[in-house]
Amino acid sequence: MKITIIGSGNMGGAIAKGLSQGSIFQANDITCTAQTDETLEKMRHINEAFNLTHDNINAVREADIVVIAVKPWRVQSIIEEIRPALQFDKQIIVSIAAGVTFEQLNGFLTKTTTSKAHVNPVIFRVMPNTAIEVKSSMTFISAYNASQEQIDLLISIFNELGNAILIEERLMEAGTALASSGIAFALRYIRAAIEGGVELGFYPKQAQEIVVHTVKGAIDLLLENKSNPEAEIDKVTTPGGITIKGLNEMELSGFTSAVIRGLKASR
Ligand SMILES: NC(=O)C1=CN([C@@H]2O[C@H](COP(=O)(O)OP(=O)(O)OC[C@H]3O[C@@H](n4cnc5c(N)ncnc54)[C@H](O)[C@@H]3O)[C@@H](O)[C@H]2O)C=CC1
Ligand SMILES: O=C(O)[C@@H]1CCC=N1
Repeated sequence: MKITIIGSGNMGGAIAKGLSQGSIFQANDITCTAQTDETLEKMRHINEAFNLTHDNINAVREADIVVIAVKPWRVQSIIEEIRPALQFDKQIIVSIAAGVTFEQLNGFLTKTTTSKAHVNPVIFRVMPNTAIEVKSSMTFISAYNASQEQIDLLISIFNELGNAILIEERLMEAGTALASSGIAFALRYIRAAIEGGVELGFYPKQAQEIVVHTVKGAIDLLLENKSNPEAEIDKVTTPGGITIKGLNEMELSGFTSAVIRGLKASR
């Protein structure tokens, strides 16, 4: 099976890297395109066996799966460029562009009345986060006009790059806020805690190590115990103790509502 990734930036490059280390594709099954020589060179350093090109049209000809990984405002022009070479009866089109809907994608793909007009394209929206670089992405997948076999294939591909779940398109914006933007929110908590740790007397490097391992411990507890965060918090908060004082002070400063407001603003 062959896959072509149009746009080898942060996400496209990370997807190619992760897939080349997985079990479904060999590096030479993966074609990556980019605008600049520097980006192609970066990809060559990741794996010499990648097929690398500036030519988007030729890159999609032999592909079973075409991943569009350019910025959202470039999606339409990329689709218009590659459309003459696409074969809707054989290929799966994947867009990772945030906020670009199936309706828009289908419109861009089927705009002209060519011989393919009678075949509906199989389209997936896939929403990873930057942890895809280390194969630890929370990834959402929505399907349009796809068979169960194609859905299973996409889930297995992105499960190799972390944790993938199928959702209805109506939840895609919420999922993007919660996980794709959400990784930035989690990192901002970590940064804030490091700054607090420095104020409490640790050197920044030490503070970072402490906070990262503390957050990892919290995640391990939730994953291993399959518990609710509040149940784990209850184990920490000694009545009249110091933890509840800290939590209540954070809430007085709007911690929970700041997180919820941020998530809602990110949709
Ligand atoms: N960065 C993130 O955390 C996430 C991004 N996304 C989506 O992923 C998409 C890509 O985002 P990033 O990787 O962050 O952007 P990026 O800017 O790092 O990557 C885009 C790449 O596309 C290349 N490109 C532009 N025009 C091209 C063309 N005509 N032909 C070939 N390559 C071309 C650019 O040179 C660049 O390398 C966006 O649509 C974004 O909404 C989705 C989830 C998370
Ligand atoms: O900020 C953004 O628009 C993109 C989509 C999700 C993460 N980054």
